Amino acid sequence: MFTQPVPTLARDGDAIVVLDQTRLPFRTEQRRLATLAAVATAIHSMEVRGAPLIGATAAFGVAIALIADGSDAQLDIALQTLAATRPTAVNLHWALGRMEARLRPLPASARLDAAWAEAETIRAGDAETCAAIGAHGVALLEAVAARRNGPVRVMTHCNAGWLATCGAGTALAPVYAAHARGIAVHVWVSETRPRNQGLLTAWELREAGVPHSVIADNAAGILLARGEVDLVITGADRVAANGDSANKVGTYLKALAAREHGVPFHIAAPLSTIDFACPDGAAIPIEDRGPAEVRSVQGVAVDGSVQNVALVPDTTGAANPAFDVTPARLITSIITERGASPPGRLRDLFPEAP
Ligand SMILES: CSC[C@@H](O)[C@@H](O)C(=O)COP(=O)(O)O
Repeated sequence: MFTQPVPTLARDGDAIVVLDQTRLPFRTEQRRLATLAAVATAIHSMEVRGAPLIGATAAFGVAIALIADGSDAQLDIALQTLAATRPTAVNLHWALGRMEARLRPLPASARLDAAWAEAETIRAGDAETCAAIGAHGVALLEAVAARRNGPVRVMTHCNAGWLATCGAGTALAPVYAAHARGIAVHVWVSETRPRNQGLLTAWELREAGVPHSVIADNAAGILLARGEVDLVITGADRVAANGDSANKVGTYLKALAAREHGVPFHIAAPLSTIDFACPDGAAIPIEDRGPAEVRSVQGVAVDGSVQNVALVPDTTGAANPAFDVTPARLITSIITERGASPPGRLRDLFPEAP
């Protein structure tokens, strides 16, 4: 099983310790979160980010909230507060739904212990899920390695690596599995403006010794056109019943260019990201994070401090849809913990899912 170099989420007594991802890749700083408000703020501000990690962290947030008391009113406050933090990643609602189903039938006095236990089950389960996605997805890279000399050239977008989960990641799990098997891999990492989560991916890959190149988001098309990409793998934040998949904004453009140039485009996502109640991509809520993130960029100044630098005056108009939807017709397969499936056949893999 993949061991995270720094745990993204761990219990620490009556609190949790998380990696502050707003400081990465410049600083590796952990934060201790001991109140419901602190957990909710960490998710909303993206100190904790990535769909599976958001879900597991929210589950622990419910437990922390119940330290005060295990009443119905307190449980309702916890569920409502956490559900309001981010709209697109359905893992958040999946995890909160699991917590409510486990806790609501219990007497108030029994809820706290059960909440810690259920949150830990969700955290550990996510690590196992990532491992299974890696084990299934690595076959795609092995197939490429068998037919060409040189490294398998994977393109990804945003960060769907270990930082986004409690395990090896989703889109990067097959990459790590291939690397562990001695398959040469090179990853094209798009920077993913405005929040630059691609730089988190580059940081992860560098730490793991996986060769990679950061590219400007706009460079993906020329690399696909030149035949320099064997396959694209991204994560997802919500997959609709028909296979339409919401992921970080910019994913859709890669899928379009991949289709134009005959390059397979795969989504790696666990059941906790699949929303069978959502018929298609048009029903997926898309987070709008406001203009400030587009008007600035974060980096390290010459004095070594991490700083936000304005790119335009704060009166310049800007728009910031944080996700887009890739239609199922552009997706070659969705790699899940139960194997890879054409996007329209997901139900066959999870017949029991609600
Ligand atoms: C494994 S999470 C899905 C990712 O591919 C990606 O969209 C993502 O990291 C989520 O975005 P974020 O806004 O950083 O929480």
